[in-house]
Amino acid sequence: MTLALGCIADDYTGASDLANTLTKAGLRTVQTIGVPADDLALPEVDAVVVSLKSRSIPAGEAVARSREAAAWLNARGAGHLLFKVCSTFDSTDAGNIGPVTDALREDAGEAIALVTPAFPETARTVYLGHLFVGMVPLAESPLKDHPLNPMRDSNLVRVLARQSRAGVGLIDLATVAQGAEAVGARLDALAREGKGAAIADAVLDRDLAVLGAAALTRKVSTGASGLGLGLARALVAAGRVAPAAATADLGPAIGGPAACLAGSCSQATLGQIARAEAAMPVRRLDPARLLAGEDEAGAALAWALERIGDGPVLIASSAGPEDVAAVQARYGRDAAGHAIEAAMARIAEGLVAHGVRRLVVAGGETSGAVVDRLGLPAFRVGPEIAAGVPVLRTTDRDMWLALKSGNFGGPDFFADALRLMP
Ligand SMILES: Nc1ncnc2c1ncn2[C@@H]1O[C@H](COP(=O)(O)OP(=O)(O)OP(=O)(O)O)[C@@H](O)[C@H]1O
Ligand SMILES: O=C(O)[C@@H](O)C(=O)CO
Repeated sequence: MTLALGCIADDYTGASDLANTLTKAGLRTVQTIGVPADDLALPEVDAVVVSLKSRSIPAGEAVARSREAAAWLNARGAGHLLFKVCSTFDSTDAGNIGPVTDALREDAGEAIALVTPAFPETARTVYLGHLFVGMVPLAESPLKDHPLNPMRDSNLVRVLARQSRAGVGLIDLATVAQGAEAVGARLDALAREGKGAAIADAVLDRDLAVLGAAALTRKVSTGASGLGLGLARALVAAGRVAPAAATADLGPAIGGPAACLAGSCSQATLGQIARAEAAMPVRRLDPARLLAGEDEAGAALAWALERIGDGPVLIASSAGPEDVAAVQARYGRDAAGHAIEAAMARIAEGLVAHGVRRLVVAGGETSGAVVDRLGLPAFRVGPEIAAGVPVLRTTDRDMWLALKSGNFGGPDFFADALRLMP
């Protein structure tokens, strides 16, 4: 297999978002969980998205895992490496977007990497280096209250500079409007100034096509699905990939019981859980009881098992910013997050042991914990449920999954997802 594009995603929902975008753009794509074992049978594809759970781990570990993924992708001839980060640039001053970008760029022998989280389809745009989420700057969006990495600075040149070894420059929209050559020239100029990364503005899909073409002339870039779209279009335009049908036949219906798990505390997910109450039984996990050592996971699993014979159920730990802050103040941010993720993983394991083969998970870290516990090696990409969220089918067994990024999906996401998982 010779890959046109190798991708390393810093979380599992982000990986399925990117795999969805690449598939829609005509690249035959598979999403793997972690760096694949050498004996993992993969279909013939144009792109592999290696999913890591490296967004919120210490920078040194994120660098090491990303390098391992890069080595695997390079060994399969990847023409370009895309480091997929969140479209809301989720990270802290300790990393990991800067350290991983620096490491992949240096390993590839490149002086500078183009970086943009713009993804206009989901209303993430970058102008003069400032990231907008919908109509508001990042720091005024709900991301300011993210449980693990509150985003309180909208200026990504500053944000990335605080976590990078080399300096960070800007490729402004006026330059992007002049086309890929102008962007390339700006990258060269910034590299001569000693910058190691450049945040690129993008407001419309046509800007992404320009950035994709410019990025493809180098070996490494960093961005969200929007840059993935630009790279995919550039690969097709250059004749390096013959576009495939956007939807492949993923096999027969699976049926049986279905369940949804939500650990994301994003505003979108909170709304979707509220809407799901009308469509299915919903059980709220009590983080305080769980963190106090009570068997909340066991109780929630027993609750679910009593009901899944009658239709789908939803178990959610998700809570609003004030409740999250209270739990974190008492138990610590990471300890609370990990304990809740572990509870979700345990519930998922119990559900699957009792026959659930259709599973929807909301939240990147939560999805990572669940998928790891289930030991799923790779997914093929099915139809799109909502922008950035495809249906996935495991390659090694009959199971449907949807891994939803916290902020993605329409109000009825959970019901929408289950409808596409026959
Ligand atoms: N009630 C709660 N109180 C405190 N922390 C919580 C609570 N519920 C969930 N969490 C934790 O918050 C974190 C949510 O992160 P997760 O990545 O799953 O969602 P997200 O960030 O909204 O999604 P994405 O990364 O896809 O945007 C997890 O670590 C989860 O365990
Ligand atoms: O880019 C995004 O917003 C998503 O794919 C994601 O990574 C959320 O975790």
